Amino acid sequence: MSDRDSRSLAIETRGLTKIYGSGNTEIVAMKDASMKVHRGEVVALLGPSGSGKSTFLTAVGLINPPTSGQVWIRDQLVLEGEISYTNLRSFRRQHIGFVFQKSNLIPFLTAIENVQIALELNGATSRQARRRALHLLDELGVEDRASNLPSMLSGGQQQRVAVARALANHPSVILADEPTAALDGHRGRQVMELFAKVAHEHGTGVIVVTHDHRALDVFDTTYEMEDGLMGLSSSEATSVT
Ligand SMILES: Nc1ncnc2c1ncn2[C@@H]1O[C@H](COP(=O)(O)OP(=O)(O)OP(=O)(O)O)[C@@H](O)[C@H]1O
Repeated sequence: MSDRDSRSLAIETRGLTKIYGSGNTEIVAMKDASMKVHRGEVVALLGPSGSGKSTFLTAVGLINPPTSGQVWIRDQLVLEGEISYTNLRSFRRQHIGFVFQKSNLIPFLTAIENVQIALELNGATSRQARRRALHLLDELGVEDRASNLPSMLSGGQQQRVAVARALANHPSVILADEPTAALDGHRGRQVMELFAKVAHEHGTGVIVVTHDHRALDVFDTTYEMEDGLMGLSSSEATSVT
């Protein structure tokens, strides 16, 4: 058994298929997509526009259930087709952190308040939340921006706060959809490196959907989607065999 196999799984999908519409308008957006992400592993998901990446990410994120197939998070079967085995909303809040293309920070809350609110919604007292939020902002190198509104932060700083918010509740999984699309190459790379650091240090499984091929060396594993089909990227497949 390789090192990779012996680590416990953060996420596993088995045979995810998503069909939109029916009859003449039927679109098979994702077909039999299977992926394993171990704790501490950071995975890139590449693919051309319309290949099914968002469909996959929203299924794993328990936002848009698949038509068939299973989503496992930390050894727990959470979704099987449209059947859910848990309260998805609270499970999502506890186990999954999201980072989007734009940071989606709440514009009228400061950086620290944006992180705190995720903690308070999950039951932390305001004091506990403030302490953890400060710790995370410090870890992500934006502690000095804690009392700034998002509009006063650069794009890269906003994404750092968004990563802090995603990490707030110790999620098993972080899902990021084109998190560097609005950043230049250098800042984009820094954010990708941050995901790798976070995955390795927190034992979180991270999936990053990206079109950005410049920072692929940062990832442990790279998958590609095309026409709804997913597989290890050709260079990975070669190195595995
Ligand atoms: N709600 C929907 N209803 C019908 N078809 C949809 C819906 N959402 C996505 N699709 C179709 O499913 C396919 C996959 O779309 P998806 O958004 O998952 O691709 P993507 O790889 O994320 O694309 P992009 O990189 O442009 O975001 C596309 O053909 C798209 O038109």
